[in-house]
Amino acid sequence: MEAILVINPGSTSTKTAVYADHQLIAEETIRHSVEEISQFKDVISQTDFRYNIIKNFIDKLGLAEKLVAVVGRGGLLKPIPGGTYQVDQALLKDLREEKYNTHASNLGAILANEFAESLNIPAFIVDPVVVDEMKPLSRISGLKGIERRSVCHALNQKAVARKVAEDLGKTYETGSFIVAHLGGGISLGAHENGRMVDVINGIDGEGPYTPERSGALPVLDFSKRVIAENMTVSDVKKLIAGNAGLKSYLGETDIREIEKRMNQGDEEAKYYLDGMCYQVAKNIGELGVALKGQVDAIILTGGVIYSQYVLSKITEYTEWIAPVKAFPGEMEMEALYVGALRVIKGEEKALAYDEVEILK
Ligand SMILES: Nc1ncnc2c1ncn2[C@@H]1O[C@H](COP(=O)(O)OP(=O)(O)O)[C@@H](O)[C@H]1O
Ligand SMILES: CCCC(=O)OP(=O)(O)O
Repeated sequence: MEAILVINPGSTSTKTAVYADHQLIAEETIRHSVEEISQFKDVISQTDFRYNIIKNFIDKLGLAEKLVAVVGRGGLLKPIPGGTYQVDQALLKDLREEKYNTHASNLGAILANEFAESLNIPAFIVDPVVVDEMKPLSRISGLKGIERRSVCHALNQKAVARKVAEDLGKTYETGSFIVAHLGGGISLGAHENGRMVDVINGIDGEGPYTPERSGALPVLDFSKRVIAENMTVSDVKKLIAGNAGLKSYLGETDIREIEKRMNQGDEEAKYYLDGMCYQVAKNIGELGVALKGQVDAIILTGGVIYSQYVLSKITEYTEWIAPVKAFPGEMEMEALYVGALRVIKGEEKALAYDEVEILK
């Protein structure tokens, strides 16, 4: 048996799986509460905590000697084309220094490397959150010197769009889709003929608010607050991606808990959950315009879409644009496995981070 270990650190969860011979052998999702994550001063400090979760999972399975590769979710790197990348020193350096911002996915390559080194096997990442296929017009921000960039759940957005295209008897390369991924972070993509031509960035302060992020804010009021509170860039990052959104309004990032409160008559819980759905829907509308209304399907995915309430709210606002397809959870684990397997089988050569550049 030639097994591959798959590691997927998210803002509110750690997902681990082992695949072999195109089959899922075992999978585990550990969800992290607000209290658990708040113990750590930053993402890098969570390395040992997440390492131990994965180590326990592997030890329980007793399959370590069968592993031939480790693949992790790819984090915030320079803008790069999609594909499978070898985890090398150049890539690890940018992640450890948080050169392109901080997020739990930065730990994907770092943890994959730790396990791979101890087992003397290769480590990879696949379609990281910085896959950038935006067209030139989408990059303009509105202020000279600041450019929009693509940061999204690229791996899952592409995997579910490909699946929905197949279900509709089309191909991803000839279809047109709006994908909204709702996890701890929320990102949206306009996928046209196999390319993410515009993206609502899930971490830098664009788009809807999320369980733990602010999304877009009124710039002037936010600037006043940053100045009044003497915030550093690091403080700003932690506030807008980690301590904002539903967490700031309700002290909670778990949609299941928020729904429970709402069902017990908590009007505030309902108000802010509805607000998030409303903002996601408005952003779907924006991408509908980017695609000039030619949309084969709106795809709603991510952990939050397990909520029938959220799904029906967003559907209510957007189904006039195109049919809405729900894909609760994600296909990230399988997509990571398949990406690593292509390289292990010699069907594809792993890309080197230092050698790639995006076409603008
Ligand atoms: N069954 C469920 N019903 C409603 N919300 C859920 C459910 N399962 C997970 N979620 C929510 O999904 C979000 C996490 O999304 P997910 O994509 O799994 O993780 P992450 O953002 O950590 O990668 C959390 O807000 C969580 O409360
Ligand atoms: C946009 C970056 C990816 C992201 O937000 O992932 P999580 O939902 O796992 O935090």
